Amino acid sequence: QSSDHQPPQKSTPTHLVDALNGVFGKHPGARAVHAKGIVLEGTFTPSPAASSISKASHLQHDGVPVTVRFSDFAGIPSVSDTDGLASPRGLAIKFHLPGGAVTDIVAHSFNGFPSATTDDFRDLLIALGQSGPNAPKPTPLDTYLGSHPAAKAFLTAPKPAPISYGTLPFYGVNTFKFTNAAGVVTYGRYQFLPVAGDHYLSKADTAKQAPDYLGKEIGERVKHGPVKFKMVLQIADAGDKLDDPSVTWPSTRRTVELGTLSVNKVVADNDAAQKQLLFLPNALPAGIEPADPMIDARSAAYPVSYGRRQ
Ligand code: HEM
Repeated sequence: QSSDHQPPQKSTPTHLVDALNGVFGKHPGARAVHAKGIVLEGTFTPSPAASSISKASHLQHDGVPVTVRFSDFAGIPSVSDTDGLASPRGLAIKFHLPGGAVTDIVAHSFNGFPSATTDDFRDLLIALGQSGPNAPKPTPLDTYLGSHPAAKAFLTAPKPAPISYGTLPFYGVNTFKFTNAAGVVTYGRYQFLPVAGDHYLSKADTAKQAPDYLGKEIGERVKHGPVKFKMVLQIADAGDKLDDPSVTWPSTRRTVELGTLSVNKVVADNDAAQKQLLFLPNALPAGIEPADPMIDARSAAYPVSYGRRQ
């Protein structure tokens, strides 16, 4: 594995949230991105192999309560689930640890990220915000994409609408460092693989769906039994860059199953739950640490958005 030193980050958490507002507009009470979502509850059960990866407490004991939020991508609370801006979808998980502590994972449904670094991501957001339908050609976005192939690949990749939030894989994208009780270190990226399999809608069937079909669908689905995901760790190979989420690791990398996430029930007062929830990618117990500086940068920006939506 390699972790070359990046230049110090220039963009502040406020810059980043302002840049997101520049793309999606300001919507009082809403998240700056992933504004539309639904909160559910469930449990996480670690696999026997999980303790060989990390000593983190939620990876040792059965029946960890979790709060989960599924979301559409855009920072637009009224976005239709059928709109292109609804992808990638989000999966945020809060594990409730013994003694009242929590740890979070914030993942999305694309195995990659448009930008190598936080500053690159802000540049992309600014270019997007300046490239509306009336912008002269070439737009700032055209120029940006010309020199950033990973961003172009991310924006142009097909992202079909899923049948369900429960038939879509999610990816943690940023790399974490895991340490087990014997001090053995593993670097890896999370994947959440739906036990029901990956299932998408055709374009024609997507167009027939109601704007809120995903929230209604998951509410119905959990009434018939838990919606399950295998939580898997994709392990870095020697030479894999740990601090560049724009580079997707090959699917041939070794994986270890860390456990099963079971989503059971929609939370009753969903608006209140969504407002109160703040997920932080660097809220971590002993045994897990960030291996990519974007993780701390994200965790500084999310509270700025949280503060603005209260
Ligand atoms: C520098 C890079 C990033 C920045 C600046 C950023 C910024 C933000 C902000 C400001 C929020 C709203 C937080 C709130 O109001 O609670 C948010 C939410 C979210 N972000 Fe990011 N993000 C970044 C990278 C990522 C990556 C790599 C992923 C996927 C792996 C991701 C997935 C999500 C999801 C799923 C949510 C919704 C969380 C929820 O349900 O509350 N973000 N992001």
